[in-house]
Amino acid sequence: MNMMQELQKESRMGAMGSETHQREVRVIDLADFDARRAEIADQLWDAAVDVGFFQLKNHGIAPGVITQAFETTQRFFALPEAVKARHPLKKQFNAGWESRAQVRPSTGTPDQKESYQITRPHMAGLWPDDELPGFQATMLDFERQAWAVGMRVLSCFATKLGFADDFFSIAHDPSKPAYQSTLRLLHYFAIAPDQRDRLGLWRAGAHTDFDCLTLLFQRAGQGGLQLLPGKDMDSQAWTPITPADDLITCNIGDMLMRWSDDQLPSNFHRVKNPGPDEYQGARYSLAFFAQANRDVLIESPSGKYAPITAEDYLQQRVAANFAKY
Ligand SMILES: O=C(O)CCC(=O)C(=O)O
Ligand SMILES: [Fe+2]
Repeated sequence: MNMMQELQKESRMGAMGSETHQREVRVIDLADFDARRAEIADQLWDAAVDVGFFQLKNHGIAPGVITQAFETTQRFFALPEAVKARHPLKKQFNAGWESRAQVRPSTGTPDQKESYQITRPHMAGLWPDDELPGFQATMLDFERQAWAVGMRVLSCFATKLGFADDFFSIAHDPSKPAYQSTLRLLHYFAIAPDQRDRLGLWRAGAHTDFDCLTLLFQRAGQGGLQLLPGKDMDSQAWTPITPADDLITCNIGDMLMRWSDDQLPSNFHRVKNPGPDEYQGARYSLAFFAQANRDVLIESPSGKYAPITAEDYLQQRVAANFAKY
């Protein structure tokens, strides 16, 4: 399968479909990680292979740190448009702010959201230091903590795949200029009363993630995320995820799917607009995307996929989503 087939797959996923509660999104307990590593690795692997989405509890990031990251995110998005526009998305680096600019190949309509991407080596000129002192330090600390949790999970997958335990932390080494993992702050707009029945718009259209692993932080009461495992894509039956403050929702991305010869499947997911009886307010989320460093070659062990650098892989996927920037 080549790149275009991944995009073609995505372009077929724009329909509303139906809802099912039949799939189990497992919660994996990371408490006492070092002592329980083998058991945790088995649980992560089973959850990833079955449904491809799972949630983490006792992941080690303090609740206060997560709350502060969300509050800081909300303060950023509350800045005037003109201020945020001084820090525009640099598409080639996946860094900076965009609004209503991401058009998913699945829907062809812009996601009803704004987002701000933090990709460590490429933030010159993109920090709102004058407007929000402390923003940079708070978000970089959060990014580092999310990275650490992500690397723990990936180290378990490395073991199961027969790679060295530190294979993925070397591939995602944050001290290298080629680092391209991204922390994404997301704000889905509150729905204005006259927009309530507007069909055909999505907060985030159906997609798979481009990365190895995504760590998604959500807030209780701000639902809308739905998932559909790739193997069930023809069913068009989506499973809602109930957000909780203390859980990190994880999904496998396309890079890891290639690296595992499809053993670890990436999954479709999307964020639907609230229905008429649901909470119509704004929704905030934080997503950490573990994306292998630019110079790392993604090789599928059996040769099923042609080798490609993580830089080329990401660029092709980003380009298919952002025409405007
Ligand atoms: O905000 C969410 O819940 C999901 C975001 C997402 O899937 C993405 O940005 O890739
Ligand atoms: Fe996603």
